[in-house]
Order: sequence, then C-alpha cells, then structure tokens
Amino acid sequence: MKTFSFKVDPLTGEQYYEVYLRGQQLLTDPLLNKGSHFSIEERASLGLTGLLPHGVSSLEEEAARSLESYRRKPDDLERYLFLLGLLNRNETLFYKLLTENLIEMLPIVYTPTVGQACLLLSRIMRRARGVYIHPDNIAAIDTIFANVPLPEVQLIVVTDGERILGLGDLGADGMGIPVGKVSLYVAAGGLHPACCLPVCLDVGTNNDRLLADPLYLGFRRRRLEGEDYDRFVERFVLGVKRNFPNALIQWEDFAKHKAFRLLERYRERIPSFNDDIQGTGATALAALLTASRIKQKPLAAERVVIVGFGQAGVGTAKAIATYLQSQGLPPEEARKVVWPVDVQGLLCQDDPSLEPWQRPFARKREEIAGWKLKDPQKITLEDVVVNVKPTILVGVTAQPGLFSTKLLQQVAKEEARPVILALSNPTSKSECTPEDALAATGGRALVATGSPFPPVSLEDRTVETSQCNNLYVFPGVGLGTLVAKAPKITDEMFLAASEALSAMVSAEEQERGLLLPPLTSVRQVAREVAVAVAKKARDQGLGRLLADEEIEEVVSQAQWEPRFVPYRPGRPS
Ligand SMILES: NC(=O)C1=CN([C@@H]2O[C@H](COP(=O)(O)OP(=O)(O)OC[C@H]3O[C@@H](n4cnc5c(N)ncnc54)[C@H](O)[C@@H]3O)[C@@H](O)[C@H]2O)C=CC1
Ligand SMILES: CC(=O)C(=O)O
Ligand SMILES: [Mg+2]
Repeated sequence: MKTFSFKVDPLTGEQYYEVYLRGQQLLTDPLLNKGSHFSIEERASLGLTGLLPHGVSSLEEEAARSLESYRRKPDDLERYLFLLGLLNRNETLFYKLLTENLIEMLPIVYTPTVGQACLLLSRIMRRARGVYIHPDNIAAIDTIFANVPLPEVQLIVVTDGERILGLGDLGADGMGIPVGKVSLYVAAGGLHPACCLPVCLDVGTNNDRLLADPLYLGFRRRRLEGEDYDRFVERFVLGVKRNFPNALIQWEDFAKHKAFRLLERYRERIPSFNDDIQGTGATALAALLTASRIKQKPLAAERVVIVGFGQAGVGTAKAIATYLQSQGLPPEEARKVVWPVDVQGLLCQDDPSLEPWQRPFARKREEIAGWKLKDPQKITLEDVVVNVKPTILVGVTAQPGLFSTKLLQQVAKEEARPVILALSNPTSKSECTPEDALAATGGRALVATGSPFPPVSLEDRTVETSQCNNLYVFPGVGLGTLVAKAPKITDEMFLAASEALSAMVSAEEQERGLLLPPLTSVRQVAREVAVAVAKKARDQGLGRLLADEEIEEVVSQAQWEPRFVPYRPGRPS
C-alpha cells in the first residue's frame, strides 16, 4: 500500500514526494503529515482546503510549539505518551524535536522510561505501530507485509518480547522496544523513517500477570516453543526475504536460549545481527579500549570478571577475545583474560549445566586449585573477586545492587583504576550506581552504566558517567551494512565499530570521566561507525567495492535530516 514515492524533478533537480493520499487521509498519515506546515498550494492541490487553521508554520515553529506542550507534561510516562503521540501524528516533527533535544528526550523514548511504558503498554497504547505477527496470522505473512504503508523496508527491528530489558517476559507489550530502537536508527543513524519497520513476533507470553489481565492486547496463550517456534520464525524470515529482499534484521530482546540460536541460524543467510549480544559487546569493548588508553595498560594485561554470562556477557567476552586475537594473541590466551560468572558462580569446564555459548570461556578446575573457598562446590562472585583480583568488573545480570560496597571495595583494594561497567537496564536494574562505585573506590573507578545517571560531585571534581549502551553501535552498524550492501555482518565489522567508537573519545572527554563520546554526538558516532563498518565489509570482500572517499560520501548522503520536502499530487502506477 504505497502512499508516496520519492521523486526528483528532472528540470530543477528539486526533491519532492509524489503523494497518493488526499484530504483527511493525508493528515492522519504520520509519515506524510506536515501539520500546519502544508503550504497554500499544497493545501489546494491535495484536498486540504479548509481542513487546517489559516497559519502556515515553519518546521522550527512547529517544533517550538511541540516542545512547549512536552515540557508541560507532569511526568516521564506522560512525556513518553506525548512523544509517541507525536510520532504517530507527524514523524518529521517528532524527529526534529528528538534530534534537537536528544539529551532531554533520550531517557524518555529509550531506557529507562521505555521500560516503564512496556510494563503498561496494553493499558496506555493509543495507536499501534509496526506489525504484529502471531500464530493466527502468520499464514498471511505476505499480506501482512503488503499492508505495511512504507515504500521500501530496509531495516527491521524484531522482538518476541521474552526478555525486555531486565524486566522479563512482556509478550506483545515488548513492542515498545523495537519502536524505540527504530527511533534511534532515524535520530542517530539517519536512516529515513520510511525504511524502518518495528516487528513483534507475538508467539504468546508466559507472564501470568499479562495472561490474566483482561486489557492485555497480545496473543493470550503460553509461548510457542521448540519446533513450532522455530517454524514460526522461519516463516517470518522467508516472508522478509520475499517481500523486502534488501532488508537487514536486528534481533532484539529475545530470551538467551533463542537469541543465540537465531543469531547462528540466520547470520549467514540474511544480513542480521543480535543487538544484545553483538551490539552490547562492541559497545562495552569500545569503553574498555578507552579505559585502556586512560590507564596506559593494554587490555591483554587486564583481568576481566563478567557477571551474568548470558547474551550481553558472552557478547562482551567475545568482543574482547576478537580484539585481542586481532592484536596477535592466540585464541585460548585471548579468552583467558575473561573470568565468567553466572548464577552458579564461576563457570568451570566440568559443570554439566554449562550452555554451549558459555563453554569456550569456562575455566579449567586446575586454575583454581590454590584458591581459598568457603564452599568448593560453588565459587561465588566474592570468591572470584578475592582470588582473581579483577581490574575490570562487568555486570549484565539485571540484579540491582549486586555490586555491593564491600565487593567494590575489595576490587579497589588491588587495583588503582578499577573499571566498573554496570550495564543492566533499566536504571532500577543497575548492578550499582556511579555514585556507589566512586564512593567505594575513593573516586578512582572508571565507571559506565547501561542507563543514564547524573554526574557525581566529588570533593575535588565532578565525574560524568558514559551511558555504555548498544545505542552507540547498532545505528551505525545498520547504516554501514546497508550502504555497503553487505550480505552478512561479521565479528570483524563489529570490531571495526568498537575501534572507531573508542577513537572518538577526546583526551578532554576522558578527563571528564567519559569512556564513550558524549551523547550529543550520537549522529557523528553513527556516521563514523557506519564508515568503519562499510570499509571493513569491503576489505573482507563483502558488498560494494568502493574507495574510502566514496564510502564516506555515500554514508553522508544516506543520513536523512528531519525536514519537509514539497509534495505534488500523483496516482500510484
Ligand atoms: N547496556 C546495554 O547496552 C545492554 C544492557 N543489557 C542489560 O543486561 C541485562 C542482561 O541482559 P542479557 O544478557 O541480554 O540477559 P540474559 O538473560 O541473556 O543474561 C543474563 C544472565 O545473568 C545471569 N544472572 C542472573 N542473576 C545473576 C546473579 N545474581 N549472578 C550472576 N549471574 C546472574 C543469568 O543466569 C543470565 O545468564 C539486562 O538488564 C539488559 O537490559 C542487555 C543488552 C544491552
Ligand atoms: C540496551 C538493550 O538493548 C537492552 O537493555 O536490552
Ligand atoms: Mg536489548
């Protein structure tokens, strides 16, 4: 259902949209609606005469009006609803507002408020976005995709809602996450909103609260599992390949058992990646590379304890190992820098409950032979900290307060500049706050967190905390892969993303406590990451063979700025 086409006037070179909607229909189409910006000529030619007040506003004036309304909202959830309402009414205006007020609005459209919204989504949603695919409509997958009112889908963010941030199974209410991620693809990555599609694979939920809630809007059954689940996802992927042959798939917020399996099953078949595994790993590695510069100590010489060895934990471990191998370390040595901890404590090779993705990092029992342990059957996080003397501690468990003052003090006892990454989201799930980490380490820690935290005032200085969140990586990886037309996304492309990202942190920013570039530069970050990813793809023989300058040029050209273009009436061919 095409509603418009991009056009260029052959005589003047002017870009415009040929628009197929008229009147009220045009005003209710969020991609096309310009609100009070429609010119007098457009109002006449597109059936809008009399449907709008007299005044014609510039985009800047519309944005100023919206910002006033936004700031009148009493709380974050109301601000979220306002912004989502704007997105559903006038996308260009939404992105103008978001890009110009990113620091203020990011915590609303993304973590933490998006988590609060997902917990309530069936109760607060006013208009659905993207597509919902469930067992009762998967047979009509081609019809579902034909109903998508976008000219060409190139980017899909898909969830099945089973592990939404650290909040667990939220079923179809997890759709807030793909919607939020897509808004960053546009605001940071610069992808055009008309080519991004959020998708919910609503295969049911095992959340009893939702199943019992009469207002829950999702597929009210227990989750599809096993072969039925795999068949369902396969039908979705084949549908994507048939209908949107150039689209890239970003897997988001799946439960770990499915996430690892889907990543491996599809990564060679379709351009796709798992944001929680690979995007997080690449971002955490970038923060560690910056820390390594600050400490003037190579990453190979650090001892990294990763607590929570699921998607984000394994992704971070793999990113570290990939980097160290690129520096010449043999694979086994590279993996040994990481000490993996999960619910059972330190992961050891003789543990029969190890998951396949944990196994390569599990330690040999001989390595802990001399350790003093309270209970040799369970090597706790405290045991690991006392015996390994970590120089870097990474938390991805969704267990708030797991990094206690005592634990942090123990780390600081042995290391002058401990790196503490408390990456769990939303804010309420963080393993510790920057304030806790700095207080326990006498202000010596280099800290980053998954959700935003305010700066911490110490006696002699103020320390800022980077938000170490995959938002720094996924928009650029998506953009770079699409621009390169790469058929797959390799670990080396993610490594290139990490290196480009870390290289952007200036000495002055490092001085302020930042391990990643300031959030105000996310658009340049996406650009640099995209260029690095596209160059790496080319060097690996994937996708288009472009010179460096050509890659830089096509990435710049691909980044859309929120602005209105003129409309001319047309009929779909
Ligand atoms: N900052 C960022 O960019 C990202 C942050 N995250 C956050 O990280 C958290 C975990 O996400 P995933 O790794 O995707 O989940 P996951 O479910 O794949 O892994 C979490 C792991 O933590 C383990 N765990 C739970 N309690 C523990 C404890 N007390 N001690 C040790 N291990 C424990 C679980 O057994 C599981 O293996 C979530 O809060 C999520 O929001 C995830 C992706 C990106
Ligand atoms: C940031 C993110 O992807 C997560 O917390 O799941
Ligand atoms: Mg995620």
